[in-house]
Amino acid sequence: MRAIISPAPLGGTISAISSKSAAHRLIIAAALANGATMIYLDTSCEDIEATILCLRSLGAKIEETPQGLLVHPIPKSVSFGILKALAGAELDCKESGSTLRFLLPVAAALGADARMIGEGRLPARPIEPLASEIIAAGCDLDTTEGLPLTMHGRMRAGRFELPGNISSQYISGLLLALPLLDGSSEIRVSGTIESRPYIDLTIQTLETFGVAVFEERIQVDGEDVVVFSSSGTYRTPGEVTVEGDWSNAAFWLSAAALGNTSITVKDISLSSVQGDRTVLAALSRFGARVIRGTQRATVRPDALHAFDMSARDIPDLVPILAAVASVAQGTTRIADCARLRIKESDRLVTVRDTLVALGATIEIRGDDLLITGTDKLSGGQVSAHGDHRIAMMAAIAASRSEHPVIIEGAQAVDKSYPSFFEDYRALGGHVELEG
Ligand SMILES: O=C(O)C1=C[C@@H](OP(=O)(O)O)[C@@H](O)[C@H](O)C1
Ligand SMILES: C=C(OP(=O)(O)O)C(=O)O
Repeated sequence: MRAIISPAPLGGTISAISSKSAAHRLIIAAALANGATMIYLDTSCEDIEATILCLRSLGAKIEETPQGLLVHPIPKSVSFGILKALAGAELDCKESGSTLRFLLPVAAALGADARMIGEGRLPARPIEPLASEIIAAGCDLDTTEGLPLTMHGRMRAGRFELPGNISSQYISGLLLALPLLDGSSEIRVSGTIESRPYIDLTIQTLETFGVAVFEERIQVDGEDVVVFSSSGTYRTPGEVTVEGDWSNAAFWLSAAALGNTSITVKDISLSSVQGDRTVLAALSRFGARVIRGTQRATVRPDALHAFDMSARDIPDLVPILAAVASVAQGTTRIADCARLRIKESDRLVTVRDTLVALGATIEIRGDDLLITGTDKLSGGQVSAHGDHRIAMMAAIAASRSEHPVIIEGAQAVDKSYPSFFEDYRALGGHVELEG
């Protein structure tokens, strides 16, 4: 699909869609609980659908209702491989890194006899050393081809060791698996933990389902190591609501900073543990005016100026903050972007190439992006590179461009935000979709 977006300011009020990150975790926890859970969910997307389909393959019954999802857990008799019901289960993770990295350890802890597949860039995204840790714990994983991978046998409890700087999804996945194991386990994480707020979101989900998580700092060979452990098994809270998504709300809030009209995102928690809530602090540092309300945030445009930031805990904000930086006076440095290379595209390169094609000045230096602001972007034709956040970034950049922005492969938005272009129009944007 091609999106042709004519320059027009965006303004008004929009509801946040349901958080993709929160939804993955809550649906998985519900599928592992001791009874049914009603999950109130306003919106879905391809990634959430992938998690739902995989859990159904593992034996969960997930009913879609007008209010969300009624999740009946994976039957216990099935879940520990006592029945052969899981033999040959196929888990199609589509393009969702979260689905793969969360369900790999969960399925291994269930003793599923399964095959995991994926598409797009997912097969090229890393699963090591998570996979090796699962193999060392007794599960027979064949990862010779990356994806598809096959698994047999059940993972044992014990000590798992992971680095903190490849993907927090490894740690989240193991944390989700721990309550399923017989005996006590710990996860030792060495080095700097990146994307830490996503681990906190996992811990919050576990606590909602009755699992307590403990964290301790120890020294091993003179190095700091964080040790996570947990106690308790999944118990349904009965019902739970998926909160609003800050990663996607960030596109609208940033559009206000880029434009000349204010935008309010409502139905969003200002006290969420989602790290991407710091988009408000970042926009404020750029010079935009930020008004925090109850379950809503408003951004008003003002003169924008550069500042330096780290992407360590907010990788998904980088594309849209780079777009804001491209019209902020001075040079903005976004540091610690290494992990952006292993997302749906090499986002360090695709952020640069896409914004440069639209008239921005950007350079990659090591793992940092250096962006020198200009008053207005030119517009132009770009590819989404199969990456939803690149497509949305380019669409928002159109609101500060002289000429239209044409996005090839604009259907990439379906990965996290299928109604993105509808919402774009609702805020006054001019979008034509072709093909
Ligand atoms: O746990 C999660 O929900 C996510 C963690 C982050 O990945 P990394 O931990 O690999 O940076 C983030 O980029 C991704 O979109 C969602
Ligand atoms: C990287 C993302 O998701 P995932 O890792 O789950 O594919 C994302 O949503 O930007």
